[in-house]
Formats: sequence, C-alpha cells, structure tokens
Amino acid sequence: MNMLTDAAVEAVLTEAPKETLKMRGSGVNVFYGEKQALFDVNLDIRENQVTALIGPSGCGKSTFLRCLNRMNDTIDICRVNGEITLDGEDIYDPRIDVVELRARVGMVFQKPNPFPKSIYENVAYGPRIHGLASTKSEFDAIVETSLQKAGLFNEVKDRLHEPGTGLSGGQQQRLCIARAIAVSPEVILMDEPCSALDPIATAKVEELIDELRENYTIVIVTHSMQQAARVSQRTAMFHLGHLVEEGPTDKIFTNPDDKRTQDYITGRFG
Ligand SMILES: Nc1ncnc2c1ncn2[C@@H]1O[C@H](COP(=O)(O)OP(=O)(O)OP(=O)(O)O)[C@@H](O)[C@H]1O
Repeated sequence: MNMLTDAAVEAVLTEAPKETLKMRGSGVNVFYGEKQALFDVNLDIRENQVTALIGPSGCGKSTFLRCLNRMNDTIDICRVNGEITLDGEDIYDPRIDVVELRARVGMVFQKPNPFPKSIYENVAYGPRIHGLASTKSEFDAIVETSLQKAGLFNEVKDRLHEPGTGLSGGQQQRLCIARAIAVSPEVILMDEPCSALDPIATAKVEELIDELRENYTIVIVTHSMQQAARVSQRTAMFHLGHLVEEGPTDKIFTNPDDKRTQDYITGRFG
C-alpha cells in the first residue's frame, strides 16, 4: 500500500486552490520619447480575478494597462520593452495579429464612448468585423446575450434600434461593456470605468464587475480606494513608474509592506 508521510498529507491539505496566470508582465519598461514612464515592472494577472491598479496621478497605471492589449502601439512616441504574455504567449511577438489580440483582451474606457449608431449596432459591430456571426438570428442572439451579461438588456430591449448615445452615462458605460463582451474576450481592461458616473450608476457597474469575474479576467485602473477594495481580489500599487507592491487586496489595504502604499491609501499623498 502507498502510505503518505505526515508531511505529504499536511502539504496536500494546506495546498492553496490553483490559480492560473492569465497574463504576465516581466521587466516591462515604457518610454514616451525620451521620458521613461514605467521601470522594470513585473506583474502577474490571475485568471478570473479582478486586479486593481492604484497609485497617484501620473504613476503609470494607464500606461501599464494599455501595454496589456498593445493600445500603446497607437501612440507614435511610445516604446515598450520587456515581455508581456497572454496564456504564455508573447503578445509583442511580430507574428501576433493585434486586431485579434484586442478581441481577446478588450478595453473599456474612462468616458463611455458608444459609436454614433444604434444600441444594437454598437454590440453587433465587433462580432461582424471578427466574423463571429453570419445570420440575423445569430447576431440577435449575441446582442441579447451581451446586453444581458452587461446587465442592460431589460432597460433597452424595447429600443434596440435607437442611438446608443441617447442612453444615460451609466447605461452607456454598460453598453460599452456589452460591446467588449460581444467578441468573447478573455480579459477585460477597464480604465477608470466609473469616473464619469454618478454613485448609483457606479454601484451597478461595480456589481457587474463582480459578476463578470466568473467568466473573464479583469484589470481595472481606479483612483478610488473604496472601489479597489470593493471590486478587486488583487491590488497593484504604482508610484513614479515603479510597481511598489502587489498582493491580495485585503492585505494591501490593511497591512501593506511599503510605506508609500500606506501613505497613499491613508490619503497622505496622491
Ligand atoms: N501619450 C503620452 N505622451 C507622453 N507622455 C505620456 C503619454 N501618456 C502618458 N504619459 C506620461 O507617462 C506617465 C504615466 O502616465 P499614465 O497616464 O500612465 O499615469 P496614470 O497613473 O494612469 O495617471 P492618471 O491617474 O492621472 O490617469 C506620466 O508622466 C504621463 O505624463
């Protein structure tokens, strides 16, 4: 018979649940022209968790977020080096199709930015350009499911063919989330998604983020400590282009290792 030693039994019993790394940044440096905005950042993004990026204005949170789907490629003077992987694959490899990458790693911006088209078209647009559906009933199904997942369907089901821009700010942001979901991303990047929203709309988007975590990996930039504490499982603190520390959100907020984190979360700077 195969006997386990006490130590082996102990190891099995105390083993933490497996956490899969979805994305990994290693030695990431980013420059805008001569100016360096990120310095040797090493940060792992865990699957089906919400990772919050926090830190004072200008510390490089959005810059790091934009590295994760190569959005920085759109800024002429921006140069990125180091390695960023998605499921172990280098996303800066020249063979990577950036359009496909951005479907896998979607993005929701600070200001809701629906296209000047109908609610339906806002959601159907991505699936159309990526060839994810061909018949009207397939498109209808994607539009309905995406709006449902974004918690918006019931509010808009009777006006799907009216302009997306006619919705309230909070509804527009949920429409943008539906638009991101419609192409079946694996990761959703959110850059201060609630900063233009009132408290009620913010609460709805925060609830939604918590639900979305079941199916997606989420990285969110936020200025709100309360929001980071409410929605995230992991928090990464940036300061002057450096990653100061990263860890479980409750630890970062109650017992951070670094004095800069302590100062920031207690409102002493930033
Ligand atoms: N397009 C750009 N061109 C030149 N410099 C830029 C550009 N975008 C950002 N930077 C610079 O890079 C640094 C990091 O900016 P970034 O926007 O990533 O910070 P942030 O932490 O997201 O700030 P905030 O919280 O104010 O949005 C800043 O010094 C900023 O001025």
